[in-house]
Amino acid sequence: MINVFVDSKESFAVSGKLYQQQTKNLKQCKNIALHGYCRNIDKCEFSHELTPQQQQQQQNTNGNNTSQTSNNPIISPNNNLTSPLKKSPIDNLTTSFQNLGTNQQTNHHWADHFQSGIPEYIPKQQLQQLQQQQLLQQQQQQALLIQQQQQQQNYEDDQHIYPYGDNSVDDYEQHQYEQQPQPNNGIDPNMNNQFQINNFVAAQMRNASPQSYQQQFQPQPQQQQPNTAPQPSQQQQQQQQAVYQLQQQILQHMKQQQVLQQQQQSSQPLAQQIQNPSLQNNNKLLQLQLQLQQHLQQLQIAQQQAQQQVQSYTPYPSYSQPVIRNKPGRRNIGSFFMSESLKQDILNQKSLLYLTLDPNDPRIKNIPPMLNKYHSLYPLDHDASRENQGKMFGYITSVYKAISTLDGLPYAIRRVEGFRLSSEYALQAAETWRNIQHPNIVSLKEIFVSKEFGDNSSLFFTYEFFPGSETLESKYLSQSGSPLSESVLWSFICQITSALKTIHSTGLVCRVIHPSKILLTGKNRIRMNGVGIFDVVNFDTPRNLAQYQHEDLLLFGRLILTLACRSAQSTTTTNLSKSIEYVSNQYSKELYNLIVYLLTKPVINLPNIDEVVLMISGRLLQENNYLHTYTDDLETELSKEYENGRLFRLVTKLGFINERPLYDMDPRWSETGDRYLIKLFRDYIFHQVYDDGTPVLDFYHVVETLNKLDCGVEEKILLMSRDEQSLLVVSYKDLKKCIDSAFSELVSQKSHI
Ligand SMILES: Nc1ncnc2c1ncn2[C@@H]1O[C@H](COP(=O)(O)OP(=O)(O)OP(=O)(O)O)[C@@H](O)[C@H]1O
Repeated sequence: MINVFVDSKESFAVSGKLYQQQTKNLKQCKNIALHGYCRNIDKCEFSHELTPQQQQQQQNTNGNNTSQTSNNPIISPNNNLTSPLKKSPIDNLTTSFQNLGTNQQTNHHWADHFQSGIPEYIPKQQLQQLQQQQLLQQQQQQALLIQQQQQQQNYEDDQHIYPYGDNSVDDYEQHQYEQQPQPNNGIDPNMNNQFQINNFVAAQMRNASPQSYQQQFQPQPQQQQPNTAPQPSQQQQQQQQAVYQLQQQILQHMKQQQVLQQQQQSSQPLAQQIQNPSLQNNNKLLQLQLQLQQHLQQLQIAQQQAQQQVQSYTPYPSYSQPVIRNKPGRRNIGSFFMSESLKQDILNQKSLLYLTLDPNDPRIKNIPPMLNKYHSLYPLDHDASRENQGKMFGYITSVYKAISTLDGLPYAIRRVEGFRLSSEYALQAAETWRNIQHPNIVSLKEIFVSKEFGDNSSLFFTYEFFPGSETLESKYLSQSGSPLSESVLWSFICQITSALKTIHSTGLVCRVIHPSKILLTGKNRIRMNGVGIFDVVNFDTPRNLAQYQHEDLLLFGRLILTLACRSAQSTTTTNLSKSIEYVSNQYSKELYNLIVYLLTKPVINLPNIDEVVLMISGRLLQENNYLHTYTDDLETELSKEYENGRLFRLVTKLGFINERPLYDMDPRWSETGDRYLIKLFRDYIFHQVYDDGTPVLDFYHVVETLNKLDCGVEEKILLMSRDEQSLLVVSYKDLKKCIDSAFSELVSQKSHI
């Protein structure tokens, strides 16, 4: 056998034998170079010595083995080394393999061709866990990146808001940022992890101290939302709950973080910091932040879906006018129906009328299923926390919508907690209120005592219910906005004056002239709420009627001032003069005079409501005009719907007659005799087509035809059968007769069973 030398060109030029003689012990066997050993070592005439480089290489790859083989230049295959594939115990259930760079076996030559590492057998379950871990890590890194970008953005924005050195947290934060170069994407590769986490947490603290953070994320009282807002679904409520809990946890961790950071020495070496509790707390905080973000996203999606559901609901068809080929000069389809805004108001109110609590709502456990003769109690207080429940009457009160078992109508029930009824007469004190019916007073229906809430001392007042109403306080004082226009203020004044005139004339006192007890039940329409409660709870207190009625006027004056200034603080002793000055600058002299009259301490006679009526008589006339105009508008809207109702009845009659499968044992009853005419007429109204075969969707044609039918006019029309074989000329008058007689037949239908 002739070995081929890879490193000698001349060797090809000479014969094998000569070459063997000349190079014996000089040239290295190519098997050594290629494989590291030679099988024919006994017979092979070439050198099996390793060059110094090969020895070094062998040493590097074989590690300790080299020492054993260094004396023996011939390296034989290591039979003890088996494939790593065989090394792992075979698990029948598992089939997955994966390259793991860290576990690569690099100490045997034959395996060197596995460039990317040796495929390692990994049990399936372990692999799944590993993949999950990797995925989680990736997600966390991404979230951290986003957080850091946001933090960076916030930081840059905040530079304008928070000047350097404003407070200690800012100082610390600023200092940190100054030390480090500002990264483009919010992540500085030079920053160590601890520093980035510190930045993140510090930015969180700067943007929101634990207190402000709490305020920011505490479930907001829904006070600012009108009742028309869609109610959260059960899923949304659970999400909100989860978000709230996470926020609480984050808050706790932030507080811990603050304490830990204070304890931590700034000169602490990094190695110690890695182990320190502050870092661990940071990691936990980050995890919580991530969870919170996810929950908030889910919540947002759920809210958007709910919003879409509410928006997409409409009982009327909403097709666009251009699709319908209306003849010119005809009424627009919208003009047949009530105005969109009025329709929407009514819809909102209807949807709130029978609102009930979800069985999974946490509030439900505090509410009895039945209260006296009322069921389906639904809390109306926007802030259910006890500390925020109203104490205007000297007791904690809460309001519920409930349905009466007697008439099935909804009512508003106010519970007065902790009041012990000392005398039956106390209830009679409010009896007069039940007889007062006034458009600006929420009428009191009944008063009762009940133990259904689990206490012995609750008193309940039932009132008329106004769906979608809100208090003047939540509308105008809980949120900022432009000042109320003078016309709106005068409208309110006229309405309250009218209510007070009725109340005082009946020998009663209102005492609830307060923004939180005046309900806005429609467009600028107000009603005094909670009347009669003071009469019962203060029954024992001796009362001077004239004095109390004068107090009503004082409260009235304060209310106007509060609304004019749009501030609940405008009537405090310190602000009063400034507020009046503001009114004199912003509003008319007339309004200023009225407020001053109501708030001024009387010198001789106590002012009374009749004088107020005289003072504002001009405005009362204006209000009267406005009300008449509004009534006219409503009547117009009503007449449209009356027309629609009339036509609806006619269409219903046609529906009863046409396509009736069986009448009087005759399956063709609705297809024969006079009924055939009605069927063709139905086609004439609804199923006409244009020349191109497209359907005629002319609403006006339907209305016009039905109106002529309802009147039974003499006008004749041409009816055609569907197969176009028969043509019939018939008058509306005859058609009307046919319909009436067919319907009478149905009405007089006898039972066949
Ligand atoms: N008769 C009613 N019809 C419809 N909603 C009502 C009625 N009475 C009260 N409400 C609603 O119940 C909610 C709570 O009424 P409440 O009089 O307790 O007002 P409040 O602002 O909570 O005052 P307080 O601070 O005294 O509790 C209000 O938002 C109001 O819209």
